Amino acid sequence: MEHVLLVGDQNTYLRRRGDRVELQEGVLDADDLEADYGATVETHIGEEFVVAQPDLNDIFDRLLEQRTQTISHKDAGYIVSRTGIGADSAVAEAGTGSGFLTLTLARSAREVRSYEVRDDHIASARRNIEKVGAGNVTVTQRDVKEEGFEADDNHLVVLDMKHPEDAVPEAAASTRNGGYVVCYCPVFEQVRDCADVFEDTSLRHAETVEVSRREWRVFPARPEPQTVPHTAFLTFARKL
Ligand SMILES: C[S@@+](CC[C@H](N)C(=O)[O-])C[C@H]1O[C@@H](n2cnc3c(N)ncnc32)[C@H](O)[C@@H]1O
Repeated sequence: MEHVLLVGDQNTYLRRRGDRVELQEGVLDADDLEADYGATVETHIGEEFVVAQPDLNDIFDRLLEQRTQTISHKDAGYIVSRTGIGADSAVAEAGTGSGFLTLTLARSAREVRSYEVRDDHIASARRNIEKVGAGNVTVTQRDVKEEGFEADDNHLVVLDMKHPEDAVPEAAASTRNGGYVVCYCPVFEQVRDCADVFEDTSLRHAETVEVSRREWRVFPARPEPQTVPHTAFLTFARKL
């Protein structure tokens, strides 16, 4: 299902190609929604929109279901860059949640094996994955604390779930030598709990970071006051 971004002066919309759409600024015909990227189209009352190609973030923000807390761009981006995963990497994660991290990882890795305990979250994440058309993702229902991860060749295993420390031994067993386990910990006590468990496994603590992001207004130059101060601590451990 292909979508286009309609960028106007006031509003931006994500709509399916070939549909007739009624916007706040008037009606666009199905032909308008077939226009090439970069074209300008006009609603029946003369409001102009540029037809643009949507990226993954446009789809995240405007099309996907968010049933759970989802990982922020700053944290997902750091996980990808810090662990150096690439087109030859297999990665695993628990839990799937809404599939936001899943889809970010799917853009960077060869294969994403995602595990989730709740069937309503699985159904929602699968709808999201289908909408994006990510063909390199599998979502499996499983409590990873009990059943672990299936493979032992992952370059990266991410734990974004309640009590990640309980799944650290299973994550360690599923990671290949030189690979990473990352625990997403909203509170610092969880970092300590995870680091305690690293000691009993083949994982070595690499770093714990809090990624901060401050947005700035350009005219006049000043930081935006509503910048989110804290999401989580990211604890990286390496299998050595
Ligand atoms: C905060 S959400 C993950 C959000 C996800 N990273 C995203 O960006 O959309 C946490 C998920 O972990 C799942 N979960 C909790 N314990 C689990 C377990 N033992 N095994 C698998 N999934 C689990 C929950 O059901 C929930 O969907």
